[in-house]
Amino acid sequence: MNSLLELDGLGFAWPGQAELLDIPEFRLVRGETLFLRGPSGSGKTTLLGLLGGVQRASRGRVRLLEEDLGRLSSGARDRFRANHIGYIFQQFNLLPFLSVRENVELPCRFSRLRAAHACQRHGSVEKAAVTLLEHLGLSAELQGRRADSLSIGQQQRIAAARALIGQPELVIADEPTSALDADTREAFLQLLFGECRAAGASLLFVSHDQSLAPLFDRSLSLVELNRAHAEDHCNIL
Ligand SMILES: Nc1ncnc2c1ncn2[C@@H]1O[C@H](COP(=O)(O)OP(=O)(O)OP(=O)(O)O)[C@@H](O)[C@H]1O
Repeated sequence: MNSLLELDGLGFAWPGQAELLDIPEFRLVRGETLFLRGPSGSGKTTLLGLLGGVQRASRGRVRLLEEDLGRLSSGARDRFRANHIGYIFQQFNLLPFLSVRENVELPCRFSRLRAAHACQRHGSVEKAAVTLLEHLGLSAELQGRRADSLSIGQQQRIAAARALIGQPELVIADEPTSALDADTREAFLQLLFGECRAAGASLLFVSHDQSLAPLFDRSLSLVELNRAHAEDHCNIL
């Protein structure tokens, strides 16, 4: 099996707190869409931070694209993350004073590799942003507007385009649909799946909304994956 991401014997505790995560093994295959569910406070966002090397594991190993993140310096981890992971955050984290298109181009300012991929495929970073935004249903008129002048659903699609530009191998989405109604959520996911497929990216999508799970290749429960505090989590299940 062609793994993109591998966790082995991962342990993590926030300073002064009991161990939050104890994950013996986890694999994400290249091109796969995975739904990871878990109740509030179960450690989903913390896990995503570990996968991208924002936090360091207390023990065990996180390997992305066969690189052991724990062995990289913090600067090298930041570069590696910028090159290989696209993020869609719950609150989208768009820069309000930039235009829609400038927001989408941002990752290519932090990653030469992603800028090079965008240029190879589309001729320029700007054309890559325009193409992605068009695929996600954002017209040329909207692309020039300030990001904060758009609706929540539109901002979510901008955040998706920003995560996808320059073809990162992994797209991580942290509850990006919680503000949307059910129909809009599903339409957004279908767009996201299509763009991930076109770019060959794997998608790790985290949410507590279990109704979305059947849309993904695979669905996992963090509570089942995680051996830490198993007795506490059993009460929630
Ligand atoms: N920066 C931090 N410093 C200390 N403790 C933290 C920090 N971030 C999270 N925690 C703790 O880790 C636990 C898990 O939090 P986390 O945000 O990972 O859960 P979650 O499953 O993403 O929750 P939600 O669905 O509500 O976003 C919580 O008890 C929280 O208080």
